[in-house]
Amino acid sequence: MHDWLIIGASGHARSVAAVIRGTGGTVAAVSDRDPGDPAVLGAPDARVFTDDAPALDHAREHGLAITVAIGENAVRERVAQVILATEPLRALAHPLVAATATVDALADLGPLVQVLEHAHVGPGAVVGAGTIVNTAAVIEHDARVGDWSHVAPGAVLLGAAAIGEKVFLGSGARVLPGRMIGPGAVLGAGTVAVADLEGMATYGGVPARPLHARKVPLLD
Ligand SMILES: CC(=O)SCCNC(=O)CCNC(=O)[C@H](O)C(C)(C)COP(=O)(O)OP(=O)(O)OC[C@H]1O[C@@H](n2cnc3c(N)ncnc32)[C@H](O)[C@@H]1OP(=O)(O)O
Repeated sequence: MHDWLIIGASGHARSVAAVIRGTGGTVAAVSDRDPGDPAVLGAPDARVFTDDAPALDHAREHGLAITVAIGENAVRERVAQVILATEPLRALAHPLVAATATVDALADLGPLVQVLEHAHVGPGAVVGAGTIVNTAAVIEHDARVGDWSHVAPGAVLLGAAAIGEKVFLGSGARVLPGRMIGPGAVLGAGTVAVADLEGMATYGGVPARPLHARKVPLLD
């Protein structure tokens, strides 16, 4: 249980704030260029910042745990690198684990990881820095998730599957056991990866095939 600074105040921040409240913690501060009313985060008394630098100073002064609630992988990484590069801040970059999530004692979560409600991370799984394991997502035993990825609600990495850094696994997507997905890949909602897939491309369907998607995945 901690008092937290949330960086970002969009829809994902609402889920993150709910996770914090569910653990008995408090949202003590929020930082966003357009923060809105912190009451929508269930935290009407939170200190509000419109610039991350003073917000991070505030976190350091008050010993607040820090989490970055930005869904877009590349943007989340950019913001978070400042935290991880500064030793006193890095110490505050705790993983955030929902009260209803299960994270096995033999799993390894990097700094700034978020594991949302009803998600599961199994034994031997490794989840890299800043990754979002969203609501009811499953990272099975011995699976590996690269830094700054996003495993969307209900997506599943089966046993010993692996995804590279900044991968987006859309809602309900599945990666079959032992399969590997390259960095920067986007798997659309409901996609099933039955074979290894190269990075920096968008896939959809069952089995997964490249899509002619408008959005080009961004690695940085
Ligand atoms: C808490 C939260 O809400 S977290 C948010 C979680 N969000 C998600 O899971 C959303 C995942 N996003 C998707 O599935 C998107 O459709 C993407 C990223 C795969 C593609 O998005 P866009 O680049 O906008 O592609 P667009 O909608 O133009 O579709 C391109 C083509 O791919 C097809 N397509 C789009 N999504 C999928 C999909 N999931 N599976 C199969 N085909 C798809 C479209 O039908 C279209 O086909 P066409 O060229 O034959 O007409």
